[in-house]
Amino acid sequence: MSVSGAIPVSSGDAAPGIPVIDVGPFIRNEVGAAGVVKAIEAACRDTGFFLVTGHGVSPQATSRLYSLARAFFDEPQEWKKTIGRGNGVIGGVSFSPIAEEALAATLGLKTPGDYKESLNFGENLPGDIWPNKPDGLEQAFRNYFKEMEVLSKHLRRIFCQAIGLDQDYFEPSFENHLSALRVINYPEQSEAPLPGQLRAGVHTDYGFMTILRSEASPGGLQVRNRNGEWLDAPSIEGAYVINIADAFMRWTNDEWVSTPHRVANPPTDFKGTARRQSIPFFLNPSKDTVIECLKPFIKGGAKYEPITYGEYIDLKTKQAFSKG
Ligand SMILES: O=C(O)CCC(=O)C(=O)O
Ligand SMILES: [Fe+2]
Repeated sequence: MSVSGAIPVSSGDAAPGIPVIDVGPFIRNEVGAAGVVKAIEAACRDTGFFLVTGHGVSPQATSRLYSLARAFFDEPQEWKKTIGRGNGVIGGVSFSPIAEEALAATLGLKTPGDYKESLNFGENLPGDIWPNKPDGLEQAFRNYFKEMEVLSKHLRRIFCQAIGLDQDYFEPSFENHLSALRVINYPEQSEAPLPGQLRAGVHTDYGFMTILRSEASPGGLQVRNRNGEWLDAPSIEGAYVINIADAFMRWTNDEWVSTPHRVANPPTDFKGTARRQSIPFFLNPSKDTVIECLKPFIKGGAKYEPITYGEYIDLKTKQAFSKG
């Protein structure tokens, strides 16, 4: 609910620069919609991170995915590892075991693998056949994916209004979008992590934007601001954390920022449960989408050549693996 005309923002206690924004007035086309657009534009130019409430995402779809994924992670490792990287089933699933991925490698840093495991799905991405347990897992992924498509469309429209583009400017780019939905389990750390090992190493996200359902726990998401300080991202029940990713930063001629972030380990002296589960939805355009400086950002000249999203991802992957 917003007070008419007021900018629906509260800065939150934990992190100046990561505002909490009620997008309800924009979605319902009410008084206050312009304030939502202004607040989001300011956050995207500042840290590239903000939280949204009033988003309309079904709490049932979220909690169902959360609990079925948790039941999957509770199964034995040997069985989980049989759910492979994929045999090319479009819309299949893939499991990534603990320490398989080191996100900091994408910034050219050498670290041990991240202390996490994950389950991954995309409607247009290849995976493996779905396991037969827990019952309803595939449907829960598909339902939540749909919820994310709806919210991301509202957010794209907010971006268009902020930038001065037609409200459906980006829609053709999302017809066969390569978005990925991931549930991550950060287990208890009963043994100390290796030197340099984090729950998730420092990185930026590659695509357009990320919508994250996070869980408050010791050892959570941290965001590096322009001064190089690490801010704890606030975790608010029912709110989603949104961040701008690299391809969109390039689209805006670097005016909107894709900011480095990481997931910290729980403090070593922490007693009690520090297990954490998060659900990022990585919104990516289709492979053939051309990323070319948007007109309103050209002013003094475009910094980058046009490139398709497919080529851009190949380039990023090469850069990440040639530095390390
Ligand atoms: O789990 C989180 O809070 C964030 C994870 C993340 O940044 C990522 O997987 O790209
Ligand atoms: Fe990330």
